[in-house]
Amino acid sequence: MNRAELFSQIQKKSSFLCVGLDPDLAKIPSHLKNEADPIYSFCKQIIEETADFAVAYKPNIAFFEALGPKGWETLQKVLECMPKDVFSIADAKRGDIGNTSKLYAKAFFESMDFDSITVAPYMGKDSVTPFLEFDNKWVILLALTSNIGSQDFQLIEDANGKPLFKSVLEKSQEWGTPDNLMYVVGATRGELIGEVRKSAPDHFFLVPGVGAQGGSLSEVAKYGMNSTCGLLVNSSRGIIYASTEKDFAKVARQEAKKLQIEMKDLMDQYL
Ligand SMILES: O=C(O)c1cc(=O)[nH]c(=O)n1[C@@H]1O[C@H](COP(=O)(O)O)[C@@H](O)[C@H]1O
Repeated sequence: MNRAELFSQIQKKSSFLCVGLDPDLAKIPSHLKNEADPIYSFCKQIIEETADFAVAYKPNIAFFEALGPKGWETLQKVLECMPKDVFSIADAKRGDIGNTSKLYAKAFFESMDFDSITVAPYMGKDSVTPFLEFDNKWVILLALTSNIGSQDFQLIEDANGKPLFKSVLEKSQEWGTPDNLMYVVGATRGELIGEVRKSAPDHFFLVPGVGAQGGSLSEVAKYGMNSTCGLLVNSSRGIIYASTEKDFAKVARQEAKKLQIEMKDLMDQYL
């Protein structure tokens, strides 16, 4: 999916919601556990019920890898049951020396047909660029993450007072463009999202951290929205585990709808 198509989906659905698929066998409703593939059944129902309100889905690969070889088959089935007009994100946080990154890219862009993958910038140019060599595929580079540990490295300032996350933003714009590179920016970072926006005015941001981690959607929009929205805001647990009973998918739908309504208001205000 290219940038114009993504923006068109955002306009069509009046939504910039990404539903995070972090399916944990210990947390899914117990009635699903007798099914042949409980995680698939869980994700499929979540996708079916939220598709009216979501423009993207982000399976977190850890939750599938943890299931062993079968988890990869489940991931593939989950990817295939997503509607064709949504943006798919493999949240794999990969990145290694060049020839290894190339194979990670093939795994997620060719063996599986994800639109995008999350990538860690720490190993630099040759670890990131192999992911950028695929048509209509995207790298989503970790810039300023939502977790507490983000301050350990990302906020460290160089001799000129520039924090490391800004160097990541500046340097990586030599490798990719707003048409194949997005950034992860945590919703818990409030005003700092505005700093990231200054360094990357045209790029899309994947913004996790609303819902369970307490980030504010209105602050994200206030500081992060650009003229083509420029935001995909993720909520995982706040949607998929809003109910752990038989009505889980319907309740997930309600939660997704609540976020979409809020997003529509914010788009009306800032777009
Ligand atoms: O890359 C990510 O998606 C990510 C980056 C980040 O800074 N913070 C973050 O929470 N995430 C992911 O986003 C999801 C957030 O889940 P919830 O907190 O349940 O909404 C998880 O899959 C995290 O791995």
